[in-house]
Amino acid sequence: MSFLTVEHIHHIYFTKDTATLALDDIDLTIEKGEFISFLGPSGCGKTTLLSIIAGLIQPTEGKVKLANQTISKPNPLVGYMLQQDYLFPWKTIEDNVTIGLKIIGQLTADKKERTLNLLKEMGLSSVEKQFPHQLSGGMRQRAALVRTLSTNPEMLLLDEPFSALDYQTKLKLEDLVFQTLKDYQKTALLVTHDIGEAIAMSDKIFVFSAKPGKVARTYIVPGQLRELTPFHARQHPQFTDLFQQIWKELDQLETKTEIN
Ligand SMILES: Nc1ncnc2c1ncn2[C@@H]1O[C@H](COP(=O)(O)OP(=O)(O)OP(=O)(O)O)[C@@H](O)[C@H]1O
Repeated sequence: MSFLTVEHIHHIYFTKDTATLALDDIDLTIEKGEFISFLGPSGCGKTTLLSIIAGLIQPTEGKVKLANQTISKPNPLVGYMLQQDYLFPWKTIEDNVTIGLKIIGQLTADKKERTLNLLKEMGLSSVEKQFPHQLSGGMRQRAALVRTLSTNPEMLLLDEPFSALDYQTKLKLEDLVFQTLKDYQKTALLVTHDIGEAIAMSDKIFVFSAKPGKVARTYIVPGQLRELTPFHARQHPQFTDLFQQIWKELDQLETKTEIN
């Protein structure tokens, strides 16, 4: 039995005059501990699918099962980290990272200590009493990751969490997030436009095509790359081979979408 199963998902957005088929018959499975990426052009439905998996929106058709339970609302087993950090500007970093625990009534001394330790592991112990505007973008994203991990979800949904960062910070954060999620044996699902990021971080990549959003192809990342940190995976010859294959696939998909 897979950890996460997405079964026959169709999703249509209705407005007064239009109906947009955002997802067309998506079927996929994710195993516990896997790092998965959804890769594809803008508008292919990646965020819609992530929101369905998070239980934030109900699909028009189909179902998502997590640990064999159908998801119909946000589930504590799932944590969500977004492109923007959404830290509360009027709260200190310490209060920001513990707010999830507070909201669910689990801000015990133990859990608070665990969260503050995580902050330390992320190199943020000296900024506990500071406010988000006093931190760099990379530091804020690290704090957002601690907040997401504070409630100890089994699975993390990462919606372009590195896309607003400069290149060097992004590479460093990719390594940190990758290592932290491996150490804590979390299952992760990353949405990205960046082919290199998907290859460097994932075990498996689902490439989406647009109009309507579909899984066009699934790539298993070679074992040699998966043993390396994202930074080192980027230097490996197999990285370049896979990058070129996926680049060609996306190029063909784009041409097909333009013709349609
Ligand atoms: N709330 C909404 N109402 C109507 N249409 C929507 C809504 N949200 C998304 N769509 C449409 O659904 C399709 C999929 O959008 P979605 O945001 O899931 O794609 P995406 O792959 O995540 O794009 P991006 O990479 O740009 O974030 C697009 O055609 C989009 O215009």
